[in-house]
Amino acid sequence: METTTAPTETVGESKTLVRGNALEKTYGSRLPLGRSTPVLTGADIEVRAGEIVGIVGENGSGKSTLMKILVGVLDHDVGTVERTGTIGWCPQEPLLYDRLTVSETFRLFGAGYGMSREEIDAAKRRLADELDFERYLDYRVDQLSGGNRQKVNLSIALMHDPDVLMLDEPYTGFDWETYLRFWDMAQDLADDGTAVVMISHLIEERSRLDRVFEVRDGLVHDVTDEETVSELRSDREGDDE
Ligand SMILES: Nc1ncnc2c1ncn2[C@@H]1O[C@H](COP(=O)(O)OP(=O)(O)OP(=O)(O)O)[C@@H](O)[C@H]1O
Repeated sequence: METTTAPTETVGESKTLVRGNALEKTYGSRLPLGRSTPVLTGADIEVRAGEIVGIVGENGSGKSTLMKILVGVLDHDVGTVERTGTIGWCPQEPLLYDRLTVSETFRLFGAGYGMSREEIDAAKRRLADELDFERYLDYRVDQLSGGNRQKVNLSIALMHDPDVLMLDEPYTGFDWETYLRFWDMAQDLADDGTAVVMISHLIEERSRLDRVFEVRDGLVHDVTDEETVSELRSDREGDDE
């Protein structure tokens, strides 16, 4: 396993910010009696500044595993990961502390990011306004609804203006207005040069994504030029007959 933070090269106009090469991951591979699950068997992916990248694939195909490896919260067995700049990660299940209020949550994570008190307060005000949760700032996390908890989860990934945003189904539980606002934010960030990587199950989102990768059979396939992933899947099923 190898990970570097060395700057990677520029591809065309856009700089590559994250690259995973020949990534392999088997869960339970180090347990003598455990059932091992090979998930990635040689996956390659690169993410460039200013693009919105979708990661799609069937349930259990390895999307979250790939994202965790790219973020750096999960070790891979084989391959390399190169990262440039800061990363914000919004995990599928909110990783928040139930007993902290929303404001305390911002302070805790902001301190972890090395932000000043003023920067934390400014980020909190901006995100609470954009995602519409100002009235819950003094609520404890365990008193929030699922949708509001997810808004805080997303905000923690965004608050330090990272160069790369890794989002694992970030809008679960969002109402329609918030969902649309989320997409406006993602587009604005990409326009400003942030790389946005998003695990998505929604075919309707296809038009919002600059590139689409499908995790399938342990590999990452660039399906950007396919009309929809469902079309791709029905083609494959046709091939199998
Ligand atoms: N901590 C773990 N220990 C053992 N196996 C795991 C672990 N995490 C995930 N797996 C297995 O790895 C495979 C891929 O899981 P992963 O969560 O990456 O899939 P996914 O594509 O994100 O799925 P979904 O669309 O359902 O969120 C699954 O078979 C899963 O059961």
